[in-house]
Amino acid sequence: MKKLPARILVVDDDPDILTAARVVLRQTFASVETESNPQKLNFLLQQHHYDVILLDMNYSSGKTSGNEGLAWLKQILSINPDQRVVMITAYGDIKLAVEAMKEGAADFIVKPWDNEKLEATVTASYQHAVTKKELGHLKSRQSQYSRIMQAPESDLVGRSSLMKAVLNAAQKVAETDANVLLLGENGTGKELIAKLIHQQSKRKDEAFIKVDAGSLAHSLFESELFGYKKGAFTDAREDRIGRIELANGGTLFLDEVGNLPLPLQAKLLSVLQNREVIPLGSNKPVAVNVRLICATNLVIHEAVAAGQFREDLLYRINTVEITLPPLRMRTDDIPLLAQHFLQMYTAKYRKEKTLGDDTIKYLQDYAWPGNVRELQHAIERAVIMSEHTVLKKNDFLFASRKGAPALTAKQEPLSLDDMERNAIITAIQQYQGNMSKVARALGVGRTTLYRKLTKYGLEKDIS
Ligand SMILES: Nc1ncnc2c1ncn2[C@@H]1O[C@H](COP(=O)(O)OP(=O)(O)OP(=O)(O)O)[C@@H](O)[C@H]1O
Repeated sequence: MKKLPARILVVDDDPDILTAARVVLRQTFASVETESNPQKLNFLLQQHHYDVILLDMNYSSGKTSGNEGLAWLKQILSINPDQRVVMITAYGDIKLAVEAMKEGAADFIVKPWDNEKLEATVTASYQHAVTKKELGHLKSRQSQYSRIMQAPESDLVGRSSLMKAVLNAAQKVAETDANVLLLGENGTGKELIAKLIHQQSKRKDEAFIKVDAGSLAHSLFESELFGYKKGAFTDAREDRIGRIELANGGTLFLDEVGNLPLPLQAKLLSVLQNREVIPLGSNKPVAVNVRLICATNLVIHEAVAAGQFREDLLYRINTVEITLPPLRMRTDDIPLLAQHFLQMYTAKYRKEKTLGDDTIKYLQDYAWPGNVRELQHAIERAVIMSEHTVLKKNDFLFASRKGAPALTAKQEPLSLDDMERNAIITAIQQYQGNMSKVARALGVGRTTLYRKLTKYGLEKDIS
């Protein structure tokens, strides 16, 4: 078995304990050092970084008050407040162990120990230290990102009255801790608004953690969200912290919440009600304090009426609802957005390009079923592919797609085949031609989907 890359220090004045600990821990950890004299702790901590320190509570023989152990613990934590320290305590000293935990010890182990328990306790402490370090990196990346987001309002473009109303609502709700539900079609900017709310909230220096309920396999969802304990299932080789816990103190952004299967909706509801998570394979609840922002492209109230989404969960997550309008309803934002993306991609690809007035007008006339994301991709593609300096109508993919007119739903009266064809067209537009997503949404395999595309003469429309 590969050893964990951890450096462990064991401090105890009993040489037999040191030998026993060394033998057991060396099977799991790359480096195990022992020290019988706690007076040397100061020196050792200045020289090295230890992932976990095992510290005996009693030193001068005969004394069992544990005070020496507590004093050494305080000293260690004054040198490094993040140091993981596991106390070694004698049988019957549980009260003392609890006192040590209150002082900041990570855990304790009772002498005489069970070898497996010793290994598991130190491993858990080590994993916790690693996760905390990762979270630290994440937070620092996050705050760098926040700084970029704070920079000139460059990232979020929109001056239409509809977008102003959205920004106004986002700003107001950001100051509170209310749960927010963002509604709107794909690509309308829900994630961008979620980040903006986090960015402007008092949690801005904490983590913003995204979970995509739409793309995560259902079997993985629970372990990702709630975390797990080593051994909770076959692949759980070590403890892992879940995303809800990772977002502790910050914001959890749950995208495509409408796609959560009902059993997971019940679990999420219980997390929100109790403000705690129970990792898989554990029975110890962990208290969490997260601000929840959810998003969905479903008409969620219809999903509730159809019994696909729990009403009680909806009332927990939608303290404030903000609806992002589709791009076709705010065409006055299109020139700004188009220029914004043009600037972004001409800089990225080092090309000189401009947009003619008639081209902008042309972009405003298109319905943009994929909303801002589709506009962004269209501009990127035009910047890369166009041979002209001034981008023209025919530099835009949708304009040259022979399929555009064909991808129109038939109007009533409808035959069963018409309805099936319309359902396929709606899904293709909703998922912007991503055939895997289209097939999943329609509940058919890709082969069946392609057969139906041929049947309805739609295959030529898919690029
Ligand atoms: N107002 C805006 N200004 C600038 N860029 C925007 C704006 N709205 C959306 N975008 C860009 O469009 C793309 C899609 O936005 P975003 O991911 O926030 O949409 P979404 O509604 O969350 O989409 P989905 O429902 O598919 O997850 C992103 O690249 C985003 O940066």
